Amino acid sequence: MIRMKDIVREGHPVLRETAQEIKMPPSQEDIRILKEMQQFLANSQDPELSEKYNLRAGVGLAAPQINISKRMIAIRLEEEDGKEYLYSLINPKIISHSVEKSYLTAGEGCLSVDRDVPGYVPRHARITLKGYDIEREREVKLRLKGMPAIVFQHEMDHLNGIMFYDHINEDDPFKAPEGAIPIDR
Ligand SMILES: CC(C)(C)[C@H](NC(=O)Nc1cc(F)cc(F)c1)C(=O)N(CC(=O)NO)CC1CCCC1
Ligand SMILES: [Zn+2]
Repeated sequence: MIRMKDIVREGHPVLRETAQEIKMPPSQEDIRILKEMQQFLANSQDPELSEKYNLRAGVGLAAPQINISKRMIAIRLEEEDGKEYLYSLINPKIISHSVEKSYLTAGEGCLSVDRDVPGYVPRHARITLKGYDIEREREVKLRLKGMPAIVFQHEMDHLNGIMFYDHINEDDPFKAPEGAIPIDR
């Protein structure tokens, strides 16, 4: 089972690497790892298990965060309207995105960052992404906006060695990008 101690923290070089594409079909080992990442998110959102193992409630995890420099991400997010986003993707790729930006008004954090970094993180407001989903055993094509779009972009950044605070405006962290859509979560 993945514990917090298995999650590498900022400063570890793997978080600044570009993760490797996985040759398809994925190996049983890669599938096992990605399932374990998804299970970590489930455990971290379970009141008992998160308490027992002291897990931060995670909604997304990228393989480099467990020191595996491969292009795999797990997402587990339930929206207020009850819509669930449960995806375990191999070689995810953003194939198009809006010009418009959006950002979380509360800012972002990261399972690999043990400190608060205040400021707005501008991201694409809408994205279309594709990837091989091991939950559905097929390639999926997702059109996302709002909080789900933010989570997927945060995880995709980890595959390219980008941390959320790389996007924060240094001169004025709380300067909203022109015409950007604020998202309150
Ligand atoms: C860093 C942490 C605070 C644990 C963050 N959790 C989170 O945002 N939980 C959450 C979000 C909701 F919208 C509603 C709710 F009930 C709980 C998270 O998992 N990540 C994932 C991560 O670090 N991946 O590498 C950071 C988020 C910041 C924006 C997107 C993902
Ligand atoms: Zn993160």
